[in-house]
Amino acid sequence: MKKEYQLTVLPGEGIGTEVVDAAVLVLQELAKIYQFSLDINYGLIGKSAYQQLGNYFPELTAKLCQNSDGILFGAVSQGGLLELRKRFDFYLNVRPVRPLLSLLDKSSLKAEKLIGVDLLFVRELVSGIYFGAAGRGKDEQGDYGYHTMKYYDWEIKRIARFALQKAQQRKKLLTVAHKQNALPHLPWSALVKAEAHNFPDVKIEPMLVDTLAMQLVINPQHFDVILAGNLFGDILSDLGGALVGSIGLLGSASINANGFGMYEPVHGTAPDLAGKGIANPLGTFNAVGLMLQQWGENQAAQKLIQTQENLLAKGYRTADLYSQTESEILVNTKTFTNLFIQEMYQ
Ligand SMILES: NC(=O)c1ccc[n+]([C@@H]2O[C@H](COP(=O)([O-])OP(=O)(O)OC[C@H]3O[C@@H](n4cnc5c(N)ncnc54)[C@H](O)[C@@H]3O)[C@@H](O)[C@H]2O)c1
Ligand SMILES: CC(C)[C@H](C(=O)O)[C@@H](O)C(=O)O
Ligand SMILES: [Mg+2]
Repeated sequence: MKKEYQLTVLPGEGIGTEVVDAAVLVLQELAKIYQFSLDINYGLIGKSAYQQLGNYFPELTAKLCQNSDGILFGAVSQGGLLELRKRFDFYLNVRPVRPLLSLLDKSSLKAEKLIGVDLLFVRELVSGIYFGAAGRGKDEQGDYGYHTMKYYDWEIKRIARFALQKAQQRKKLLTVAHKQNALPHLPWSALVKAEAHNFPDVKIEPMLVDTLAMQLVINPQHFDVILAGNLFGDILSDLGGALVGSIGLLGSASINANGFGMYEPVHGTAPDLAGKGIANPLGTFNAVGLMLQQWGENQAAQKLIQTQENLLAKGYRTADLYSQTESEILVNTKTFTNLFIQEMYQ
């Protein structure tokens, strides 16, 4: 029987709308090739939602999401995103980082440091300092502001179990980002170890987050799965963008305990590019790939990975990856997307 998926699309703003338009075209083509059908509904979030409905994350949008099999999200500059993540308890955030062979020269690192790099950032997404008690106040020393980083042990343990499972399916190394020298009441490594009894073959490597940032640049080949809290995971995963050559390449999946998820590029609205039609859509294609995997459409997901390798090998580049060499052909988002679709049929 032909499968039908209900998809909620929230383009947001800035280049979010441009890369999501491109990704929907590719997804519709994949649906034809792999014979599944899509019922796509668009919703408002962020600035446009505020302008039209007076709320950054309107209830209408929440209902649309709730009745779907997945959410494809672009980017917003302010408001809406954290509420959306919290509303559906999307606590598991995965951000894979794998340099592509044709783009080894685009990295900030030498190619020999990148061969074989295959990282999976697992980021806690609905707690920590993003959601702790916060505010502004005034006392005898002056005006002040505060955001507090609070984690329940169970919040750390539930993401730890997921990260352990992922590591077990991969190279069996789990690096745990922590900052216990300054934040001793958040014992990430001890809590992860407490969950490790079912994963005896996984090596747990606790690492202070500042050292980890340095080691990711010095020796990225060392790492496999990297577990981090909300704030540290945000910062470290952008570093992943520098490793592969552009933040525009990375996709991200945020999943809840029921397997329901939202899928988005790691980058933001890129105000410097917005409206020019030149953004790299591959991060959003990769987000779609993560959605297809979650839906069990593994052949379609594989097609996305293979097609980008093939197209990049032919020299096609969006501006973020173009270095004016003879072997490269500069194309805008629309042309890149059309070529991508043609390449899927090769
Ligand atoms: N998930 C999200 O919605 C999300 C994520 C990150 C940032 N933001 C928001 O986006 C706004 C801009 O933030 P920023 O500039 O720090 O980060 P950004 O990710 O938007 O851009 C950082 C740099 O990367 C480049 N870049 C990003 N995506 C690209 C793509 N697809 N192709 C080519 N180049 C790309 C941009 O041109 C810019 O130079 C802020 O308001 C921020 O809050 C939103
Ligand atoms: C826009 C911002 C709040 C968001 C985050 O920090 O989670 C973004 O940087 C991300 O990486 O998804
Ligand atoms: Mg970020």
